[in-house]
This record gives sequence, C-alpha cells and structure tokens, in this order.
Amino acid sequence: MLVTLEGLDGSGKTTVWERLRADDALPTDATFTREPTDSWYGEAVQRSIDDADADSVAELFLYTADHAAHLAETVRPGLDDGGLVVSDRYSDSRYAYQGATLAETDWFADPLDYVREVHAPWTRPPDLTLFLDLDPETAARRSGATNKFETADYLADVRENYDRLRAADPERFVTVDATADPDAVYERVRSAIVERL
Ligand SMILES: Nc1ncnc2c1ncn2[C@@H]1O[C@H](COP(=O)(O)OP(=O)(O)O)[C@@H](O)[C@H]1O
Ligand SMILES: Cc1cn([C@H]2C[C@H](O)[C@@H](COP(=O)(O)OP(=O)(O)O)O2)c(=O)[nH]c1=O
Repeated sequence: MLVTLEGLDGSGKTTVWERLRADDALPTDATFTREPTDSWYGEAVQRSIDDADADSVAELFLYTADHAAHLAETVRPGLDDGGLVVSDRYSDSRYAYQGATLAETDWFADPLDYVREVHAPWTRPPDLTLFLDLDPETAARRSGATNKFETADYLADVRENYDRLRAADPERFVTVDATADPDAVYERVRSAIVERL
C-alpha cells in the first residue's frame, strides 16, 4: 500500500512521518521515503529550490526526474509483495506546487492538468493520501519562509490546487486539521493508515 503525506510547507508532514517511522503498529519492513529524495536528482531539485530565478518548466522536469528515479529505485520495490511505503510528499506536491508556479506563465491553459498528464502514463498513484490542512499564513510562519515557495501568497495558490485534487479524488484523500495539537494530528493520521492496512 502506498501512503503519502501532503500539505503546505510547515503543515507538520515531517513531524508525523518521523513518528510513523517509530510506531510499532506499522509493519517493521515498511519503507519510509520522501520527495525531494536525497539522490543526486534530489540534489539537483534542491539547487533549483535555492535559485529564486530558476526556470519554472525546467524545475517541473527536475522534480519529475527525481520522482521517476524514486519510483524505480524505492517506491515500486517497496510495494512488491504487498509492502507498505510511506512517502513525505509525492506526485500531488508537483500537481499543486508546479501547477501554481506554471500558472505564472501563459503557456498552459490548465497547468495543474498539464502536470498530471505528464505523470499519468508512468507514475503509481497513492492508495491513501493524508492531507494536513493548514491556512497559508500559518504555513508560511511555521515553515520560517526559508525558500521561494514559502510565502503566504504562493501557498494560497498551492492550497487551491490541493483543494481541486481532493475534490477530484475524495476516496483517496483523508483531510486532517493541521492546526490541532501534534498528538491529535498524529492520532488522526495513524488511525487512517491502520484502518486501511
Ligand atoms: N500540529 C502542530 N502544531 C503546531 N506546530 C507544529 C505542528 N506540527 C508540526 N509543528 C511545527 O511546525 C514546524 C514545521 O513542521 P514540519 O513537520 O517540519 O512540517 P512540514 O514537513 O510539513 O514542512 C516545526 O517547527 C514543527 O515543530
Ligand atoms: C516534492 C515537491 C516539493 N516541492 C516544494 C515544496 C517545498 O517548498 C520544497 C521542499 O520540500 P520539503 O523539503 O518537503 O519542504 P517542507 O518540509 O517545508 O514541506 O519543494 C515542489 O514544489 N514540488 C514537488 O514536487
């Protein structure tokens, strides 16, 4: 089963992911992973994140290259024989974030849909996605606004894209109020996963 954690920067994904990793309720051979990855593709993505002037189309394909390698090297092998894979960010991050970045150009009639189409023939959709829902202002504050994506204005556009993704796929998404205290957020995520195992 492929479980993904999604949400704005600062919504608490990594906090939850680290607790899941240490939780005995999940199979001991589960794979815990993330995007961007720590491979050289992920390092290229990181360079782009740190470059305020990076070309938005080039950036889409860097993230997408990292996803392709992540699928081949980590996600698909982890899913073999019914394994559990838990990823801190995955393809919905691209649809929501690059969907918002590409909207700043006028090349795409529907940027989110374009990014989805680029992935559709070869990606592996998640079975369950926990969406940690947070308002853009709190997200920008919590994340410390350390990169170009972490401004409330941009995150508001990203959140709208996540809203669209959730509306299109209500069975897959479980929304968790990320303003709740960390224990409550964790329990909600944990029970949603355990229920579907
Ligand atoms: N439920 C919560 N309430 C308040 N602060 C939180 C909560 N969850 C995480 N945080 C804090 O918010 C910041 C961002 O959390 P993090 O897990 O790194 O988010 P993300 O991986 O989504 O960017 C950290 O300082 C973390 O301690
Ligand atoms: C995976 C992914 C991340 N991002 C962005 C979101 C973050 O601002 C940045 C780094 O991701 P990440 O390290 O997960 O940030 P955070 O822990 O703050 O949520 O990259 C995209 O724009 N597209 C993507 O496909």
